[in-house]
Amino acid sequence: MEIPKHQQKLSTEQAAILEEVKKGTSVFFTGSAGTGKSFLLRRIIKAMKDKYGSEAVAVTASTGLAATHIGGITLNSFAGIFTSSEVAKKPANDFVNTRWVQTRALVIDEVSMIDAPLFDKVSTLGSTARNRQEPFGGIQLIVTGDFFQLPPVKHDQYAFNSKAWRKASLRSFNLKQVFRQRDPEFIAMLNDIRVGLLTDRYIQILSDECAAPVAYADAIEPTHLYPVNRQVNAENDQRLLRLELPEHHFTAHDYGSDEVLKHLLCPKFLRLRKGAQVMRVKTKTAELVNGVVGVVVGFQEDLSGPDRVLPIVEYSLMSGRKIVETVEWDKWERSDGRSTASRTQIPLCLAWALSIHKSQGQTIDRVRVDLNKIFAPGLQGKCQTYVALSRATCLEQLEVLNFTPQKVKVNMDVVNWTKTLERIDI
Ligand SMILES: Nc1ncnc2c1ncn2[C@@H]1O[C@H](COP(=O)(O)OP(=O)(O)OP(=O)(O)O)[C@@H](O)[C@H]1O
Repeated sequence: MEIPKHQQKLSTEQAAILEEVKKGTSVFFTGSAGTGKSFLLRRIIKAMKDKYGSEAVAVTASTGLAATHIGGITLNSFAGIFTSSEVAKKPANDFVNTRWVQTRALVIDEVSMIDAPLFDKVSTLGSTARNRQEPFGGIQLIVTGDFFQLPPVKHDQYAFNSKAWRKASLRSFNLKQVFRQRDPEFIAMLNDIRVGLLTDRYIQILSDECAAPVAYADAIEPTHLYPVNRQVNAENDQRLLRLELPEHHFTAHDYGSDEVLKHLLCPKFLRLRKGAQVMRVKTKTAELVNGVVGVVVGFQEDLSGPDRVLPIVEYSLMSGRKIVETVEWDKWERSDGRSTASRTQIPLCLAWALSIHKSQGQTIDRVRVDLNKIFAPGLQGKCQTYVALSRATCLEQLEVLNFTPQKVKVNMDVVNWTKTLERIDI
């Protein structure tokens, strides 16, 4: 039986970082995919809230999706930056200002996607609001992410190149122990691909051994990871239509601005049929976590609900255990500092396919990665191969399509900066 996540122990290196944070040190901790950055971050957030009180701990991430994984908001929203062109030097309104003053610890997750101008801008706003010269107005910073994963959306101006980063003197830690994968050969291959190293053996694994479809005994197919959203939507729509069974529609009850809600993985309109492959998009219990994949096995009458039925889903956990759940309506609340918005919806999305972008941060049990369009215009192609491959837990559960050695690329800015990074390896 799988140990529930909240009962799993921190490793020695994770525990050492937690202790440092508890002392009040500003830290940056990194590590390759699956080293437990998010796992540790959740424990740090809890410890910080116990220490300072919930109101004094600002939990933020670079993107709305990353923020939903840790129950936070985007860094922009926290800082009160509402348009990309905004050059404000002081907080937008009293609410944002008060929040800056109340905050004692600021958590920033998935920092690789934050660009240097934004990092500087937020720091300046913090200094102004708190009337202190130090970066971010002297707040304790807890920053995490992996710069070898997705870069800033707009351009390659990484946060580590910002003035605020240099001045903040973050104590840097590098997590080494990988938890997501167990096979030492797979771990070594991922660690090398992360920094752009490709051997003949890796090429053989990715182009030959992983070219075969993943074998499985139950009804849960590998989730297909694509670089382009259009590919994802097309596959999910086609697969749903192929199920020649009645369709049920679930329309979200939204309150507030669409802009605030657009990052939720949970769709505004959800179409389901019996047999649909779905992903739970909100954690409910230690086992029914955000990201667990299952199949709709039926619908239960619910005369009191707006759609008069509720989906019944059978999930297959990594331990091999199956859980059947009648999925009930759930609610998300989001605030961008100016307004609050909420969505009430069935916490599921179709999951035959997912974008590589949305898969960042997830562990996916069975994966089929299609690298065909990773360099499509507008995509941050260089690190997509690493992000996609590192979602898998083992080579046996990974199928790779369209691999060529040219698909492994790395940003030299990150390689060079990493060499200069003074960090404590525990
Ligand atoms: N100390 C631990 N004990 C047991 N399992 C752990 C531990 N730390 C992390 N894990 C597990 O390892 C997996 C990967 O962890 P997590 O998602 O936190 O890694 P990550 O570094 O944030 O990865 P990514 O960079 O891909 O987002 C998760 O299933 C998590 O529960």
